[in-house]
Parts: sequence; structure tokens; C-alpha cells
Amino acid sequence: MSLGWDDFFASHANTFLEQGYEVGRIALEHKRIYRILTTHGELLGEVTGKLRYEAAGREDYPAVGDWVVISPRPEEKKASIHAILPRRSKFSRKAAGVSVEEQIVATNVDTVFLVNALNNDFNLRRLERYLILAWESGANPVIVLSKADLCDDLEAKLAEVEAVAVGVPVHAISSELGMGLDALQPYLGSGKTVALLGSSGVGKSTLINSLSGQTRQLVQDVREGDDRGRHTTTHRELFQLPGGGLMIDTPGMRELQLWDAEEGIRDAFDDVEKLAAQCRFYDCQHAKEPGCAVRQAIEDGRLEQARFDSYRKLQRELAHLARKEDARLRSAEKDKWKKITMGMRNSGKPKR
Ligand SMILES: Nc1nc2c(ncn2[C@@H]2O[C@H](COP(=O)(O)OP(=O)(O)OP(=O)(O)O)[C@@H](O)[C@H]2O)c(=O)[nH]1
Ligand SMILES: [Zn+2]
Repeated sequence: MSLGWDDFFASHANTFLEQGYEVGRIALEHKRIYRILTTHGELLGEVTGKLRYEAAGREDYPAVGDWVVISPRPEEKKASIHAILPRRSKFSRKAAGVSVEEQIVATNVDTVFLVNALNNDFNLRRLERYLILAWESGANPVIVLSKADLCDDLEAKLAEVEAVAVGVPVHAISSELGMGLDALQPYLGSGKTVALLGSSGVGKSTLINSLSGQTRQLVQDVREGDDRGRHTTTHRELFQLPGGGLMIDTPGMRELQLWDAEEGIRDAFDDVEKLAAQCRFYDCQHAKEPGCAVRQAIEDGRLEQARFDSYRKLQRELAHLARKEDARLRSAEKDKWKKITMGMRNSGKPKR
């Protein structure tokens, strides 16, 4: 069983293994029931009461890709999950909806394929957003431009992508024509974990099917001239490819909100950050200040206005999120104190 197990996880599992526990990797989650890949095959697991009791939030529950400490009951095809081994990389986004909560999409990913289609779905601003997530996660981003057969200005598109993703490998593929897939193989070696990230309909399921040489995922039928299509992938799942690599598919993300991504933004917008460091004023807002290197670069055509706007927008989004989370933490803290002080008042009440 390789499944991506290595010295990093082994070093954290030692004390558990000495006590007779075993390990497995989370392949799927549904309503807090987990499908775990183990030496006994696939087992269905639930977390122990202790783990549940100690969990402060949803990030303390297993996520797809996690290595977990288990006590297996192979004859029942079941297991109890006692602990989660430290995550080497972690993909998070803001949970959908109004709540301010982190949602872990996938963990222990080595490479993330940021899949963008080369037809009307092509969107550099969305790509920037995905890149931030990828940098923040600790996994290595690789840009996969799908549906190359539908594109008649490939060179131009590649240049645009390379301009917003300096230093990131870019591969154009067509699952339809079987083109460009070989170039992806090095990322899919034995024990390597790749996650697929991309909007609905960009061809993630089709790519998985081509790579695994079988129909793993149902491919949606997209009507002529409408590449939005319907939503087919409904859950994320980790599975093994024939060559021993592991792949995590994620449902097309309609709502991809950033989570705790200051560092990711800095990496994804390295060009803008470098310019900003040359501004005369340390706290330059790049508005009307004299000696602003950012405005100068826009004027000279070295930086695109649209890219700078996108940078500002993403920063504002993060700042907004941070303020909301602050408020949430403050009110959670207040509740906690209320409970504690009420408890004190009750216990300290003189008996009459
Ligand atoms: N022309 C062309 N069409 C493709 C290619 N790859 C996928 N498609 C088509 O694009 C549509 C969407 O493909 P899917 O693989 O279901 O997309 P997905 O990313 O898995 O979508 P979700 O499951 O919603 O996340 C299907 O009709 C595919 O046949 C390609 O390389 N070229
Ligand atoms: Zn400036």
C-alpha cells in the first residue's frame, strides 16, 4: 500500500503504530461517514467520540486526502478513526453561504491541476483566484488548459496565461483528441497525489477518464454552443490511477471564495508586490501618491490595469472576510465567557 505514505507521515504515526493502531487514507466523506483506503481494502469509518469531543471546528474532522489513525474491523468492513495525522498541504476555501467558516477541500496534495478550458470559459481572472488558493495550500500548481481542440489562437492564449502565472508550468491538452496527456504523466507517478480544480464543465471528468483508461466519472452532455452544461461531479473523491498515482476530483466550484490567503496572494501577484515595494511611500495606496511604481508600470504598459484591479479586488475580499471572522470569533468568545460566568454565579450562589 503506497497511497502516498512516506517518512513524513510515518514519523508522526510511530507512537500510534507502536500502540497497535493502523493507518488509512480518506477517499470519500458523506455525512461524517468516511471511506478509508487501508491494507484491508476499503473500510467505512466514523470518528471516535473523543475526537468529536475535542474537535473545535470542521477543520478538526477528517477531509479527503487525510491520513488517519484507525482501529480496523475488517470482518465488518468498518473502522474507528482516532486521530488525523498532520497535513502536509491543505486546500481550503470559505464554506459556501453566509457563514464565515473554513471548508477543507483536499489535503496532502503534491500537485494541483488548475483546469481552465480554452473555449469561451477561458478566464484569466478566475485563474488568478485558483492560483492564490494553490500557492496558499502548499501544493505545487500546474495549469492545464483543456479543450485545446476548440481553440484557434493557442499561442496567444498561452502567452496570456504565462503572463499571470510566472514560473508555473502550463500544459495545453485535448482529451477529445488525446493530445498533451503524456506531459501530465510526470506529476502522476506512484504515490503522488494530484488534485483537480476547475469550474464545472471544463472537462475534469473527461480528463480523469482518459488518464485512468476507464469510465470513472460520468461526463455531462453539453448542448451545442453551451459549455456551461449541467453539474455532474457531486462529491470529491480520492482514487488510484493505473500508474500508482492518486487523484482527487473536486466538484466544479461555483463559489470559490478565498480563505486565509494573504500569502497566496503575495505569491500569485509577485509582479505587483515587487512593484509596490519600489513605491516611494511605504504605505502607498497606488492612487495619487508621487513616486508610485505601480501606477508608473501601468502607464508604461508593464502592468495591465485589469490585473492590478483584480489584485485589489482579491485583497478587499480577504480584508472583508478577516473582519467578518474577527466579529465571529469575538461573539464566540463572548458566549464562552457568558457560559463560564453564569456557571460561576450558579455555583457561587448562597443556598437559601
Ligand atoms: N471539444 C472538447 N470537449 C471536451 C474536452 N474535454 C471535455 N469535453 C466536453 O466538455 C463537457 C464537460 O466535460 P466534463 O468532463 O463533464 O466536465 P467537468 O469539469 O468534469 O464538469 P463537472 O463535473 O461539472 O465539474 C463534456 O461534454 C465533454 O465531452 C476536449 O478536450 N475537447
Ligand atoms: Zn504605489
